[in-house]
Amino acid sequence: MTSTPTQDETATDLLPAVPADAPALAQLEAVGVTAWFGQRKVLDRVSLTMPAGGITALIGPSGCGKSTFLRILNRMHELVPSAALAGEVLLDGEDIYDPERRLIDARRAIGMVFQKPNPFPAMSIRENVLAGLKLTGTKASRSERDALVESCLTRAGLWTEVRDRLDAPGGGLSGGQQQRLCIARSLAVKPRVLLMDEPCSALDPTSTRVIEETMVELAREVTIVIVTHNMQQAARVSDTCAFFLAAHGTPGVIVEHGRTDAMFGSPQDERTSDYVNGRFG
Ligand SMILES: Nc1ncnc2c1ncn2[C@@H]1O[C@H](COP(=O)(O)OP(=O)(O)OP(=O)(O)O)[C@@H](O)[C@H]1O
Repeated sequence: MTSTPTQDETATDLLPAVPADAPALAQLEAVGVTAWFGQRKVLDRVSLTMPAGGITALIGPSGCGKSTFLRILNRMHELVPSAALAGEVLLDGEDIYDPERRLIDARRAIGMVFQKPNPFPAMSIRENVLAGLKLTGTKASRSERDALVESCLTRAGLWTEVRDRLDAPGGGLSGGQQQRLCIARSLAVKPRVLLMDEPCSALDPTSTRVIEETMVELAREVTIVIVTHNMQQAARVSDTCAFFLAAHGTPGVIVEHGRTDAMFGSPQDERTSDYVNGRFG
């Protein structure tokens, strides 16, 4: 006798499996983060907990410091020569800026997907997924690499579209596919957190929706922090939200943060209400 799966069983079966060796979900916490470019302070004592296995959206008008804050979360801020920083960023309680810790460990644990899809255009789709392994010096056999390529492309929602052309150049994919390839590349080094800086702003609505679905599925295995200007996107995908503001040339601060449904449904601060309802920004 065959049994008909329930709707829930069917939905779960359709989701790509979380790999058995996936690292445990991690919480990211910024504590009193202040940032400067030269003499100019652009963030002032920003503290925020980004819960494990959740999607946190950073919202706010242009120039309030969202991207700077995101780049601080994986030590990219320090790549700018004039940049300085105070405060702590804790990954499961350990400061990623601790001088004892290696920069590469922070970048591997906390991956980044950028606004503009940036696959290596001449490299094949397969090589793009595996590129991070080379950078981090990770050794893997041919069969392990094949399994990793399939697993990462599946979890990034791209496998069925590219399985027959893994040796074609990554640059030949559509913009939305390239962005999912970049997500697959980030996943290959088994990050614990994925930072996404306006990952859909260069994409059409259909590709945007696919990336959003991918994000929601990935949150089962990796903590996600996303910068977005799209309030509907923040409301659709995120569990928690932080509203940044830099009023009249002052450094950026978090005006309000909390559960996304509360931030959109019953914001405590009038400025949050004005922003999420499109009255400025
Ligand atoms: N490399 C840099 N050198 C000097 N100043 C910078 C640099 N990057 C950003 N800034 C300044 O820091 C402030 C915060 O910029 P940031 O890009 O973090 O804001 P944002 O909220 O992400 O803006 P947007 O939504 O437009 O991307 C801005 O005043 C910006 O001009």
